[in-house]
Amino acid sequence: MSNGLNPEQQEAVQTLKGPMLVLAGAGSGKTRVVTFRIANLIRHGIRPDRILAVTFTNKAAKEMRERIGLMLGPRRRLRRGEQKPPTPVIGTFHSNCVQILRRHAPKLGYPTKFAIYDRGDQESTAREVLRQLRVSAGILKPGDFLSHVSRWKNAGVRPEQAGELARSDAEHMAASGYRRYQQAIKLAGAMDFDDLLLLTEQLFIDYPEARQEEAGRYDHVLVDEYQDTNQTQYAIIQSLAAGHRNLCVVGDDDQSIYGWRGAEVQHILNFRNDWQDAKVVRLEANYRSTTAILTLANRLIAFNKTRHDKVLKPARAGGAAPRVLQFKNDVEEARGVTEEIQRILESHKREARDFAILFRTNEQPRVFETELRKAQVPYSLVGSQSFFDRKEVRDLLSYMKMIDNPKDEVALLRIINYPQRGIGAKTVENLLADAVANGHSMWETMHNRDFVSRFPEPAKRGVERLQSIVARFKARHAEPGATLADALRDLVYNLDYMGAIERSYPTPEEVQTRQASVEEVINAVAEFEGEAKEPTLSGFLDNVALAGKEFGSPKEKEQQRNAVSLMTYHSAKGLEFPIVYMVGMEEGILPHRRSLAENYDDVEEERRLCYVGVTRAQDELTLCLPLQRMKWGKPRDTFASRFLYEMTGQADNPNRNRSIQGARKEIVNSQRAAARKKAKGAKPAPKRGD
Ligand SMILES: Nc1ncnc2c1ncn2[C@@H]1O[C@H](COP(=O)(O)OP(=O)(O)OP(=O)(O)O)[C@@H](O)[C@H]1O
Ligand SMILES: [Mg+2]
Repeated sequence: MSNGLNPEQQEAVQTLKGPMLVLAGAGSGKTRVVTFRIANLIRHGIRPDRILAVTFTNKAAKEMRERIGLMLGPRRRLRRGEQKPPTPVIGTFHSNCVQILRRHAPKLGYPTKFAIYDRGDQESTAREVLRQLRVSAGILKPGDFLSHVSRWKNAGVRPEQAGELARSDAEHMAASGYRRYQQAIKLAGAMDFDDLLLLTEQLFIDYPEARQEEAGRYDHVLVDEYQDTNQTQYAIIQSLAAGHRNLCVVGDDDQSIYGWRGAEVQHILNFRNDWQDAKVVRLEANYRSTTAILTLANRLIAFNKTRHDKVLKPARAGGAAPRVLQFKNDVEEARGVTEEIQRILESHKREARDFAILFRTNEQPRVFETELRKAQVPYSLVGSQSFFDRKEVRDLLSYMKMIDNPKDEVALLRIINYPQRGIGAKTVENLLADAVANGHSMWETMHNRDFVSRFPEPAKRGVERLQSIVARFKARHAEPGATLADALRDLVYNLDYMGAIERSYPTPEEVQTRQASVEEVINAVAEFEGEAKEPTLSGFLDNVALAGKEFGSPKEKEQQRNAVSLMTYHSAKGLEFPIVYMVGMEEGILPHRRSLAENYDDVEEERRLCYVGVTRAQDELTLCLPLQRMKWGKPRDTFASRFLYEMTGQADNPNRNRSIQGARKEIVNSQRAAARKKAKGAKPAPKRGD
């Protein structure tokens, strides 16, 4: 073994041409192969910017970029006027599609500066569409409506076809809403996340010359987490790689966890059919986890019937036996885990960043947040939208969005009268009605002097005021030497936004926190400008939209650098942590109740999720089971997850189905027995409620 690669990895890294598949289990170094291979290609003279790598998250992309940077040696400081040296293009499917669509959007009837709608924007649009159709939230919630739409989009179902496929009343309603929704966002010059992929696919089908142009940018394409590509992503990759055929994909069929979103594990299993001369590399050694942890992982995944048989062989011997801890209820679970982390932190043997608490549903982290905050343990809730949920952040982004793309009605409506400028609800209604009647955007309508002159005086002044604020932002931004952050700072000043905050909130503390958020937005812009190749307003907004849940202010990012990670199994994919807690190991949570209601395949996907969780752990793994959980304000008994029995080798336990209470004791007893046998003198774990 040289330079930290085993012979199979070496082979994959040193293959410089042709199609290749690396199919291997968790922690076997697949991502490492992708990273090393990119560095190796560059060392062999391939121009960095002719290499495209697709990762599953922005975080993974960032890590890969940093790793490659380190491997290729320190960057020289640029001389004045010197261009940044080319770097490989590393990003998610979505960020790649944005780049492509920015170059070709007009072909598809969208403005070059199309907006990207995040979840909040989508929900506003959905609410409006459902309101127009007079569908109450009792019949179809905006969130459920969007799920239907997303499912149709991912299955390639167009609005006109959706009606035929609809079965229930709610689906019929969603189908008619789908068409309006699509019209509304297109009119707003916006795309949602699904559109980014679908429109790229469509572009490639309808415009072969655009496809050629885009494919011609690269000589090498590499894809990580290939098992989770859906039909559209698959088609995009085929288009980009068909010419040069230098396509390297890596993945693990046992970690396919996006079936619910249309991912098809068949793409990885059939890779050889599409690329017949593909080299296939298998990696078997797991470098991440201890033997004890891998034993659990191997036992668990063997219960899945539809899979390719493979076993992870530990490269790291021994390790502490994973524990199963039971707690009286979910609050005690959060408290127990927090106390244990706090104790370990106080011993200075580990740092906060060494810990991850993994969960299945978005309701679970709330109690953990409360406990961690109380204990003053730094944590970061990965995937939470906390930064965006703040009103101030959304407001300022809306200003930037409507300046960038004046058609973006969701953004315009949000700030049209905030801070207050005399544009009341009636005026907004008139503007909207006229815009719809004349097929104009609202912003265009606001520039129709005849129309606006009929408004009452305060409204007229308000409209003019907003126009001049936008004009001043643009002028300021266009000044030589002025940064985007400068323009934004001026905007905040011209809006008297800080004053508006003072007038809106009663306590000084609240005013202060909210004003601090404003500063954080400006800081985020400044940080972006320092890092980006092309620090434009559109670029910043793309970055925000794509980073989505991962986006934070510089201050938050700093805090998160050394914090306990709280995250779902879905967002933990590809990551690793020395100490992992999997919490809420109960039926209905993992496996999730939705998967139990439907069919068998879904339980297999839940098992893969559990497998992803187990294989994140490097040194220590703890599985937690609260014996009760609050539901609708009442404590309810839980049932231990079937996966607990499977992992601990008790799947055939006769008590398991007869008495859940007995089964629980089994787990506790077997764990106690193991603890007694080991009796290593380590402090006993907090055990409550047994
Ligand atoms: N040959 C090797 N020698 C030493 N350590 C290695 C080797 N290969 C990989 N590792 C380490 O093992 C860990 C897992 O590697 P990596 O994340 O690339 O695995 P993976 O197959 O991508 O996992 P996952 O399926 O979870 O995405 C990392 O810490 C990596 O640095
Ligand atoms: Mg990986």
